[in-house]
Amino acid sequence: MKIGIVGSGLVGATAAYAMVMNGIGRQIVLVDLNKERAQAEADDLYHAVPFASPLEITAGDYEDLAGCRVVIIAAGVGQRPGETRLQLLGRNATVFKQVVPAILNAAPDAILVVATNPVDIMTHLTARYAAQMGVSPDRVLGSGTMLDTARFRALLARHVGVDSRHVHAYVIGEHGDSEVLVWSMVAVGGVPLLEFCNDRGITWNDEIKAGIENRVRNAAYHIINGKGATYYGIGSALARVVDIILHDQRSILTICNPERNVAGVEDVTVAMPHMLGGNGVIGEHNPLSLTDEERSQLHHSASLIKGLITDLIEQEGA
Ligand SMILES: NC(=O)C1=CN([C@@H]2O[C@H](COP(=O)(O)OP(=O)(O)OC[C@H]3O[C@@H](n4cnc5c(N)ncnc54)[C@H](O)[C@@H]3O)[C@@H](O)[C@H]2O)C=CC1
Ligand SMILES: CC(=O)C(=O)O
Repeated sequence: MKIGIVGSGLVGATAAYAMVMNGIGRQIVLVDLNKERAQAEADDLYHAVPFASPLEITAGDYEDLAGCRVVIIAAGVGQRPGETRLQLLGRNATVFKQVVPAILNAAPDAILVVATNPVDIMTHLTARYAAQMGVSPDRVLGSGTMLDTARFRALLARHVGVDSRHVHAYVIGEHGDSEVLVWSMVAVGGVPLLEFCNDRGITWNDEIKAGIENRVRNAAYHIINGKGATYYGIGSALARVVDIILHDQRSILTICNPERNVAGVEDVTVAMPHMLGGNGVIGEHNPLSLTDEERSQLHHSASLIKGLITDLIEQEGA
């Protein structure tokens, strides 16, 4: 199977690396405005192949995306230290106006997976441009809060001393400052978090909870301050999304996709738990039994994103 990656900077190249190391796909094509960078990344990645799985990796142009089953979009700018994801909107929206039609002209049957920030709004825009070319919204998704959900599960897992694959927890809403950690649904091996901690004599209190929440919500700021960018977590998440699509795995992930209604906000794109399979997003998001407070936080998050989407569409005059 052929996979395209448009924007082969840190995120795009790391997603490719995760695919190489996990043997996902058969052919990867890297496209970037900076052709020299794309070629260098393709060459460097290809030298990892003998240590991993047989895969072809090349740099190319949009026409080389023909036949791709999935195209990841990680083109555009990232945050500088102190910047929020939402501050990237204007710059990255301009990039997407050109990139999305170019991808779909070359690969009209591809599923598009957006990583560029602010990812909820970039996914909404992608779905909008794709719809203008006759592509169903099911075939457009963003990484949403997959990374935040992974951060949440990893930190909870460390605290309770359990494999993170057996800690179930969701972060929903904006992939950004207003995201919602769904504490009421956290479970370890099917047992509610508090019950699990009580049974095992694990300390749990408001201070620990606040510490985990802070480290999830502000992870990107800390990492960007320390090393300029985040890419291992998101690269792994993107490779996982591609694997799910290639193998029609029907996995449930906190991805973002255009929604009819999220906590009373209509026609918006924010992350919710969705089933993902070989043809893209399957049906509507899973209904969650949120507390009143969580629902109100989700309403706030979705309203914020909806407001920015509305402004952007008005500016475009579309
Ligand atoms: N969704 C998530 O959870 C995460 C999203 N990101 C986002 O991913 C995006 C990429 O981040 P990095 O890879 O660190 O940035 P980067 O600067 O390393 O790479 C971006 C690449 O996009 C290319 N590019 C720019 N305009 C283009 C165009 N018109 N056509 C094709 N390529 C173009 C650049 O040449 C560059 O190689 C950023 O918006 C960042 O905020 C980063 C981490 C997590
Ligand atoms: C940069 C970003 O969006 C993140 O690491 O969460």
